[in-house]
Amino acid sequence: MTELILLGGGGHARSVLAALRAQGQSVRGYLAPDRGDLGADCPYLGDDDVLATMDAAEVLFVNGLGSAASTAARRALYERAVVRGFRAAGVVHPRAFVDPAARLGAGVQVLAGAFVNAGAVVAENVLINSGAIVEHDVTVSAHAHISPGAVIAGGAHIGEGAHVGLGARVIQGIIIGSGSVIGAGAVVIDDIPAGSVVVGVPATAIGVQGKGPA
Ligand SMILES: CC(=O)SCCNC(=O)CCNC(=O)[C@H](O)C(C)(C)COP(=O)(O)OP(=O)(O)OC[C@H]1O[C@@H](n2cnc3c(N)ncnc32)[C@H](O)[C@@H]1OP(=O)(O)O
Repeated sequence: MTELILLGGGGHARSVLAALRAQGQSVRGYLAPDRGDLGADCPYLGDDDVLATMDAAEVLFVNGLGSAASTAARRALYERAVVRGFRAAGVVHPRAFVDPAARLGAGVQVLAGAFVNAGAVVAENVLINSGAIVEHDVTVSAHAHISPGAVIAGGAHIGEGAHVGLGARVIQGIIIGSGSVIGAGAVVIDDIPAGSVVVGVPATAIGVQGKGPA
């Protein structure tokens, strides 16, 4: 029988654990650099190196790291586990809606109140956070994060590892380049080149991801 191991012990780990509990799933425990408090039913098992002592055939991992801008750390945690032969468990909160005609890749997380409409294609390790809306025929590439309350309109494309901030809006058909950061509350009405940081209404560039001003 496979068991779930949570990677991370911070705020996102608690959110995803809440989704797992709501699904009626139990977790063997969590791995993190430091001990936190995830409750008696999810004990601290040690740091990430403990994963190497586990049998990949008996354990599925859950990515417990979120992002507030760059998604790089969240992606790196996921890829370290995959390189070691572990498979990611997907998590869909029972009070999220995922249309049967949407496709979710490995390790995708859809948290409470989120909505994924028909024809959406969501790649591995994507996080669709609380109350986000991913409309019909949207493609979300691997490792991207759609933050709480963000809305992606029909047919838009979200590039690999992009971060779409809290409450941002992306209008229909727009292409968001890989690694871009869309600021909280932005309204994106034009395609965004890879690696851009954009804010405002309409969204304009304020920098290049990891490099400051554009
Ligand atoms: C469950 C969870 O909690 S998930 C967490 C999700 N969190 C998010 O999505 C947060 C998204 N992050 C943001 O919006 C950030 O402000 C970023 C990434 C866009 C910019 O962050 P930084 O690079 O640190 O920029 P910084 O704070 O220095 O601001 C630079 C300028 O942009 C402006 N600015 C920053 N963010 C925004 C924004 N969202 N909207 C409008 N203007 C903004 C600042 O006022 C500042 O303007 P100034 O130069 O005229 O003073």
